[in-house]
Formats: sequence, C-alpha cells, structure tokens
Amino acid sequence: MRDTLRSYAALMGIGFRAAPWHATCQLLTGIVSAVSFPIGALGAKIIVDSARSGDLHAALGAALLLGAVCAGALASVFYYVHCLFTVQERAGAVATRELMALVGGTDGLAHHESPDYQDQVQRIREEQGQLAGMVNATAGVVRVTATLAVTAVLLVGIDPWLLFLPLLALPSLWLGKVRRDLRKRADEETSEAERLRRHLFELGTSPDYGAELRVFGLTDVLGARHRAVAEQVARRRNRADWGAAGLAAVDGLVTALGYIGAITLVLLLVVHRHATAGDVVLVVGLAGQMSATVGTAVNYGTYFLQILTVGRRFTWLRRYAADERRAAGAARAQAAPPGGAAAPPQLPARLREGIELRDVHFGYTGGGRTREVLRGVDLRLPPGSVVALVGDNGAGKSTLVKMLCGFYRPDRGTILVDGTDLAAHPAAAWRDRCAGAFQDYARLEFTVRENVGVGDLPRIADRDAVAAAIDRGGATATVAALPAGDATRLGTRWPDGVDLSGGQWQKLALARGLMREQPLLRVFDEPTAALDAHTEHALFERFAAAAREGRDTGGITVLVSHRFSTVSMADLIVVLDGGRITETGTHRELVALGGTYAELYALQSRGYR
Ligand SMILES: Nc1ncnc2c1ncn2[C@@H]1O[C@H](COP(=O)(O)OP(=O)(O)OP(=O)(O)O)[C@@H](O)[C@H]1O
Repeated sequence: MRDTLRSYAALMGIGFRAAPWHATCQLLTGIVSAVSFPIGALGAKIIVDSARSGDLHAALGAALLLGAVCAGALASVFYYVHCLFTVQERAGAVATRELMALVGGTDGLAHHESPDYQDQVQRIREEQGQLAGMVNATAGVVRVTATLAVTAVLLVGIDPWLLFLPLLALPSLWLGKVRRDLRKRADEETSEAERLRRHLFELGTSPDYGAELRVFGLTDVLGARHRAVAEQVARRRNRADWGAAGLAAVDGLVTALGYIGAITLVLLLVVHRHATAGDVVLVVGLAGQMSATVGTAVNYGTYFLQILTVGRRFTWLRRYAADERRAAGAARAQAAPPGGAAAPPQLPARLREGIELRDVHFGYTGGGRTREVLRGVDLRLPPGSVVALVGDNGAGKSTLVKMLCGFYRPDRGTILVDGTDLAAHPAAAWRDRCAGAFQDYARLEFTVRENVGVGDLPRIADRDAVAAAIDRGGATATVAALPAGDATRLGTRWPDGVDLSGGQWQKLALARGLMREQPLLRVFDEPTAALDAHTEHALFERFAAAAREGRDTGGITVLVSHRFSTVSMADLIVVLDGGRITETGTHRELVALGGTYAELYALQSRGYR
C-alpha cells in the first residue's frame, strides 16, 4: 500500500511539477463539466413540472439555468482539453528526462546486466507515455465521482431505492479490473517473446546489419522466426481479449437491467402519485447518462490502475537507483581510511604511487548465478606508465579496464589509487579524472565539434581544444573533408547529416577520449579495431609519447589491443589468460621469457613479413 501511494505521489508530482497551473485547472474544470449533466437534467425536470403546473416564471428560470449550465459545460470542456494536452506534453518531457537520469545516472554498469532490471526498463520504455497520464487519470476519476455523487443525491430525492443505479458502477468497476488483470497477465507472460519479436524486427530493418543479412541470406529466416513469435504473442493476447470481451458483455447486461429497473420504478411511483412527470424526465436523463458515466468510470478506473502499475515500475527504478547510491555510499564508508575525516578523501593532483590491484576477483551475475571473470588479479600500474593488456578473446581485459574506471566494484580484493581504496572516492570524482575510448564507442549524431567536445564538457565550446583533440585522434584530414568542417552534423537521419566510415567514427571517438588533457587514468579499449595496423601503430606512438611527456601528472595510460606492433611500445605489458595474469614485463623481458607473449608476438611478426 505504501508503495502504491508512493508511486501515485511520484506520478502526480511529475504532472504538477511540469505544469502546476494547468494540472490544477484540469482537476477543477473537470468537476464543473462533470456536474453539468445531472444539473441540466434537474433543469429539465423543473421545466416539465413548472409547465404542467402553469408556473411560467419557474419554467423560464429553469430554462435560463439550463442554458447557463450548457454554456459553462462547453467552456469548461474546452479549457479542460487544453489543460489535458498541456499537462500531458510537459509531464511527458519531464518523465522522459527523469527516466534517462535514472537509467543513465547510476555510477556503475552492473544494472545493465541484470535481467530483472532490463525487464523493468523494457516495459517502462514501452509504457513511458503513461508516466505523464496520472493527472489526467485522476481528473477522470474525480469527474466520474462528482457525476455519480450529484446523480445519487438527485435520485435519493425521488426515491432511496433508485440509489442502486449509481451503485451499479461498483460491479462494473470490479469487472473492469478483472478485464485489465486478464490483459496484464497476458502481457507479462508474453513480455519475453515480445522482446524477441522486437529484436528480430530491429535486426531485419537496421542498416547496421544489412550487409550480414544479405551475405548470409538471413532475411527469410528472421521473417519466419518473427512470424512464429508474433503468432505466439497474438494467440496468448487474443485469448485474454476474448475473456475480456465476455466480461464486458456481462457488464453491459447488468447496466441495461439497471436502466430498465430504474425507469420501471419511477413509472410505478408516478402511477401511485409519489413522483411527478418531471421526475420521470429526470430519471430517464440520469439513467441514460448513467451507462455512459459507468463506461467512463470503468475506462478511467482501468487507466488509473494501469498508470499505477507503470508508476510502481518507476518507483522500483527510483528505489533501485537509490539502493545503488546507498550501496556505493556504504562501500565508500567501508573503504575510507580508519579514523579518517567525515569528508571523502581527495584524489591527488598527480599520481605518485600509481594504481594497484590486490587480489581482485569479479564475476558477472546473470540467471541467478555468478560467473567469475577475474580471479585474484595482483597488479601495479606505475605512475606515468603506458600499460598494455593482451590476451585471448574473453580473457577479461575489458572487464579489468571497466573496473579501473570504477564501473564495477570488485567482489573481493581492492583497487588502490595512490594507496587509497578507489571505493572510498565518490564515483563521479574518479570519473572526472578518467578519460578513454572503448570498443563500443557511441556514434553521437551531433555536430563533429560537439561529438568530440563532450569528452570534456566544461571545454565543449573551446574550439581550439576540440581542434587539438581532433588532431591528437588523427582525424584532422577527415574533418577537413566534411562539407562544414567541424560544424558538420553527423548521422543519416538528418537532412544535412553526413555519415562516416567505421574508421572515421572511431577516430572521432578517440579524439573524444583525448579531450581531457591531464587525466589520472586514460584507457583505450580496442578503440582502433577499424583502423589499419599502421594507422593504429602511428596513433599509439603519438599517444605514448604524449603520455610520457605528461608524466609530471603521473597519469597512467592503459591500452587494450590485439596488435603486438602497438602493444610492444608499452612500458608494461600484462598478459591475461582466463581472468588471471600469467605474464608481466616489458616487451624485451617478455620476449626473453619465451612464454605466451613471445610466441604470439613471433606469430604476428611472421604474418607481417
Ligand atoms: N556484461 C557482461 N555480462 C556477462 N558476462 C560478460 C559481460 N561482459 C563480459 N562478459 C564475460 O566476461 C568474460 C570476459 O569478457 P571481457 O569482455 O572482459 O574479455 P576481453 O578479454 O576484453 O575479450 P575481447 O578481447 O573479446 O574483447 C567473457 O567470458 C565474457 O563473456
């Protein structure tokens, strides 16, 4: 219950924060328009009764009241609709931003691997439009409640038994909830299949996979799989829809019987002179309106509950993010030096001792089990050094790089930065001192300048700094050849957008990773796979020279590459195998050792001869 209230408050908060005036007016104008119909029916009753008793003044007064009520209802409906759209639009933007902050704002990456998390995020993505709808749903429920309340008062005035008419809304609401539950269960049961269906669609239509699909002739296979999955989803959802349709028929029957019963009762009252002709008009009007009101009540009630479900997911995400923050805070507190000050330790301006990994273990958790990927890694990265990580695919190189960046916390062991546990530092403070380029670099469809400048946000508008980073990334010629130079917009979905080759995108990602000038840690996790070996070698030679020049800050450069011509220039080479370090040393030392490195180096060198 507390969760439900919290979810409700969160979603109403989004609407009221986004458009406070319009949200308030939507609720108020909703009430005005809701009571106008029963009041109008009352006006009709007074007109009929006054006409029958020959009271012209009362009849004309009631006619005037009716006209005023109609005018008020029309005006309030217009403003209600205006408020509805305004709230919906503004709240949608606020909700989307909050969602982006929740998903992208957590310190680490571990949540992206949790199936539970992915499932919630996927569903919330599909239903995100509803996050903005709570003010609308509440206004709808308030409107229906106001109509039912005024109707009940008017009916009780004729005969208390007529109260059963508005009370018929209750079974209708219950049947509506059962119908909604049927559909919800079907959606939940088909959510995995639905994800697969979307993935197949994406594979079949994305330009990224076009070449492979054609080479392997996969289009038909994907189509057949898509058909099978779509049929499975449709079968399950159809079953739920038929069940819901049956319940809707029962609901309609109950409402119709209620209508007939109310009119019969008031006619009997007239026959026994306990009611007037005007009462018949009033009951016919109210009962006729009742089925529409009950229908609206069911729709808004269902909509309300649906949004509440999305709200619970939203609250779940919020809580997840808060738990993550708390866990990071607890880890920081635990890692803080004993007897240290309450404030977190400061990162040094320059590294003196370097970075040290002590018995670091880490595993990815999925499907209820953890698979260990790093097993007792002990490693010292000296200040100002260029360190290369090598090893077979899946050896754990990228995982180690991500741990150094603070994206994952070790399951066991510690990472020390100048002797202080990395976990003791706020994640954001450490990330501000890191830079890098990764295998899965982002293709940001902004201008070239922004694409590179986001690598150091405070200097994004500094054209010289961006040009220098583009030069360091070896992308000057690429950018010069673009129609508007560094102001060229990238991406084919924009009218003036230009697409780049894989290698050109990678050079921009490299330039982005080189925007920060004096980070304590710079990582290059195979960001040059699309470049030829000579270009990669030349670029890394320049990076290494720049890193060595900047040794006064003690910054460490870690690079991952499968090309030994690049790796050989590092000050320290680390060979990883199955999550363990098997060899460390300089190129010369490792060749002399005659182990895995020497063997692989010899193999690649022969290939180049
Ligand atoms: N997000 C993840 N969730 C679960 N397992 C993962 C994840 N990322 C990597 N792994 C697994 O961890 C192991 C190490 O992966 P990692 O990417 O660190 O290797 P790598 O040495 O960088 O490989 P490559 O040279 O292919 O890039 C692999 O077996 C991989 O399947």
